[in-house]
Amino acid sequence: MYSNIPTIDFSRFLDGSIEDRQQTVSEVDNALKTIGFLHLDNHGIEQEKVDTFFEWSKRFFNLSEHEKETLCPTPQSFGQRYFGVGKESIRGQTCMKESFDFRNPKNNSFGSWPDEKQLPGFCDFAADFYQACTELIDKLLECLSISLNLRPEESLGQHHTGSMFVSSLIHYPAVPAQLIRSGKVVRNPAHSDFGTLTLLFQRNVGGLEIADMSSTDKSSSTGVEKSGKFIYVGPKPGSILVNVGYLLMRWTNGRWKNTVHRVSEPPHPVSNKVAQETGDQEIIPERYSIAFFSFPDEVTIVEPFTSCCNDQTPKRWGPINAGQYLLKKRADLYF
Ligand SMILES: O=C(O)CCC(=O)C(=O)O
Ligand SMILES: [Fe+2]
Repeated sequence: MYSNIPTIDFSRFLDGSIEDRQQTVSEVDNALKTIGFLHLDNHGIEQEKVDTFFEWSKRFFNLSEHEKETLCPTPQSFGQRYFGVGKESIRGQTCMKESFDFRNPKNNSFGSWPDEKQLPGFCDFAADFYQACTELIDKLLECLSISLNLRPEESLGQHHTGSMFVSSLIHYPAVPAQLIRSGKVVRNPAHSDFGTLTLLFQRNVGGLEIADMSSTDKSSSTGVEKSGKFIYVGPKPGSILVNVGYLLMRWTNGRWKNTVHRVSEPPHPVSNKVAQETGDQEIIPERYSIAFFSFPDEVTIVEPFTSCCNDQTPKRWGPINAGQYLLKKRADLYF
């Protein structure tokens, strides 16, 4: 089943009239209320930049294992890091992916980058891409703050200087379809994101699926994975997929959905070149994606906005410290 995720033309917020802006604000609100995901068109990040960064990503993952393994976690608990294929195991399933999480490349205290001799220009390009995503997040937060009727001192932008933003280059190697179908391995297991907003860039090969949260009474990733229906969200050229993280759901007192999603088999696994080399089995081709996770600054206390609480929807959560929450989630996921 294919998704019906709304597409928002964001140029109407960036450059439109007051009416256009207001209309966009309400379309965004609607999408986040009903699905928690939207496709963003005309967002201001040139397609050429995205394509070039995907090329960099390919070159990065083509480095030797040894070279990549040296980009291991720094002693800092929120530093940048490389994760090799099969290094994560979630709910008993091995994750067939490798990823490189990086923080603001302009700040060199966050961790290592590949040697400039190996990938000259990679760090500079990553900085450029990171900056473009940061600017887009700022605009989206402005749009969301209008939608929530926030007072200037409460506005989401006030809590997002970018100090905790992380981008992740992700590579899913080609894998025999049978391995995924048997449940022995998984590309990216059912989960929901934990920050504010995620920007997701998909390329060519699909496989992303989002849960239809109305198909189950469960809300945990495990529960939804067992009993929910998942809907395929193919790559949409030129669009960025935007979704709501846990902290934003909590800030909005549940108004915006923190929807469970996963990466599984695309609808048309192909018996491609790799299949000819490995025998005749069905192979799921390799897949690349890039995520940009926005998080509130470490000291932020996240508590439902009063504009999201009323007699019918009383406050559902107390205050939570964003920095502590994120560290705990990272620890649960990776160690
Ligand atoms: O690779 C993808 O398309 C999804 C990645 C994702 O959901 C995540 O890293 O949180
Ligand atoms: Fe995710």
